[in-house]
Amino acid sequence: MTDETLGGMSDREYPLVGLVREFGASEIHHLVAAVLARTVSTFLSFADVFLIGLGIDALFNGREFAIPLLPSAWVPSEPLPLLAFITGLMFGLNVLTNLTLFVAQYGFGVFTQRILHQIRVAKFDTAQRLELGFFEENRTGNIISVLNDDVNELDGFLNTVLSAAIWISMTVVSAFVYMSALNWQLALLVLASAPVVAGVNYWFSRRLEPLKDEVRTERGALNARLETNLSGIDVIKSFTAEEHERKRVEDASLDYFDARLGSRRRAVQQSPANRLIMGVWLVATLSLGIYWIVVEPPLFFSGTLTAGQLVPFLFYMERLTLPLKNLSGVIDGYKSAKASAKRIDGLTSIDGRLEGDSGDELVIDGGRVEFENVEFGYPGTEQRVFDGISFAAESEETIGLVGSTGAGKSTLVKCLLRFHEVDDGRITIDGQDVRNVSLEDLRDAIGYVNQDAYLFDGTIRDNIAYGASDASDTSDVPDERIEAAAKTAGAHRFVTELPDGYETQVGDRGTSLSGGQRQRLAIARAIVDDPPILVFDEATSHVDNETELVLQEKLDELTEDRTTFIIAHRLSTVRGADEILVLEDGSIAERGTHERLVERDGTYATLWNVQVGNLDALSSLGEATTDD
Ligand SMILES: Nc1ncnc2c1ncn2[C@@H]1O[C@H](COP(=O)(O)OP(=O)(O)OP(=O)(O)O)[C@@H](O)[C@H]1O
Repeated sequence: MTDETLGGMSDREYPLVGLVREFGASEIHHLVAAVLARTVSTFLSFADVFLIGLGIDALFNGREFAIPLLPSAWVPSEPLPLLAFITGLMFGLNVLTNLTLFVAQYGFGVFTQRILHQIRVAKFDTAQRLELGFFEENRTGNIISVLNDDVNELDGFLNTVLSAAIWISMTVVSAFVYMSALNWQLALLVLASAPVVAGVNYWFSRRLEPLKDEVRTERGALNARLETNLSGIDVIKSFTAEEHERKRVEDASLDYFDARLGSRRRAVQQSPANRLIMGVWLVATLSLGIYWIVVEPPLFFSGTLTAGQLVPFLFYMERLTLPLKNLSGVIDGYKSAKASAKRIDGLTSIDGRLEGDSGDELVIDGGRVEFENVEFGYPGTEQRVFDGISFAAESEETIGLVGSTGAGKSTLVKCLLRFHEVDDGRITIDGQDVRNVSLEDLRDAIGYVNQDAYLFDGTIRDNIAYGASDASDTSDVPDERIEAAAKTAGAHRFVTELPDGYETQVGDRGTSLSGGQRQRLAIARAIVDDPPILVFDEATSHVDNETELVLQEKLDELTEDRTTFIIAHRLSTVRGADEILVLEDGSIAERGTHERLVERDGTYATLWNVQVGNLDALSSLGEATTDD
């Protein structure tokens, strides 16, 4: 899967309806109230012209002022009291119309914000439960775009477009009800325009949908480009690549611009087309109506038509053009929201990519880890990282993993953590296949420090306490526990030397700290939970030799009674390991203790000699690692 196809993967036929049904079920009473209020408000807003028409005929043509449900005894017969009565009626209607409008808009607002809040949180939760591979294949900016832009697009739809859609439908229905009450024959004539209007709008809507999908995809790609660039701003500056990056952002922005303009061009054609149709119908009705009043009923029409009927009738027709003008906006908004809903829904419709949370309890009995004939290749790649790798880390043993760049060291521990599922073979902890145990148990049992030593924005204390799986809130973790972990990780001293100590804010991703300081905090975070298995992936690569020596002593103590995997390029880090595995081309090329491997005089011995300064060894290493 590529960035561009992150969205649009929903397997639901109606993703927008699906989302609203899934998340709006508990809020449906707000929607029902809002729809009802909007319906009443729109219907009432049409009554004023009807009253004016009745008033004209009553005052000037001597016809009876009669309204359904209104007792005739209430209606004054004298002109001036009748005028005052009509004015009072219209004022009352106006108040009621605006009151119901307020209820409708407030109801839509509550419904929308509640449903969006639920979608945002639920989809973020879903996204973070997707397997790691998904994040490796999709740019973060694109995923953020789905969780932010696309959710906000729904905001616009639910808040305004949905309300406008109801207003449009009700305007059309109300206009026809009032028009039929005035003259049903003319109303039928107006109704005859419906298939033409529907046909034209269907044509536009079909052409708009793919354009909207494209807009959403391009917006995601643009966001991803912006996010990636700002994350790597130091690299951009160091390579003075600002001009190159400006061009790349410009290209992404141009793609978005083209997509947006293409969809806008189509959308803005729709409104004039609708108005043109209604304009023709209005002129035709006006001509026929005047002929009817002045001469006789034209064509197949019969009966009488008064000016007091024709004027409000034409007024309603004119009002019909207003929703038709807005129809294009509603269809435009609906298509945008549908494109967004597809992308939001697509996050959960990624077959087999959601990490399952079921599984047996993991029972630790010593923490023996065994890889049995493990085969693995990254999805979508030809290359096999492991072709049947087997070894065991006996309980409380320390295993060193070394090998050239790209040999598969990190992948091996990621398979143990089940960031990736193995293709064949199995990995067990104390005899239990990691695929059969609960993910939470598995990951709680393993203290993992990766190469990035990523820290969250917050205090040092919070970052260390983050590793305490038994605490629901970082503030619940006792200070002593945090300090003990920091001491073991060699972090306590530098932390206490900071003006705010453990309360120091580390900045976004820990930017206010050095690489070595970040690594020590990441180690403290991994061990605060006292896990039975430890995995250090280049966890001390940024610490200086002296600090590493100090750290090593503490870590030796720490790793003494737990199974530990240490990945390191600096071989002194794994020197004391019970067994060192040298990975090469997806298999274990050499294994043994440091002393035995040096004695063996193979790849490990060469690497070791190079690191202790024997540059002659470089030539044989070069033969082994230079690309053909
Ligand atoms: N997400 C991924 N998708 C596809 N291939 C990947 C992915 N991650 C790693 N690889 C490939 O898998 C192989 C093993 O990578 P891995 O990161 O495990 O190596 P490593 O031994 O840890 O390297 P290093 O010492 O540089 O960290 C490499 O060829 C790498 O290109």
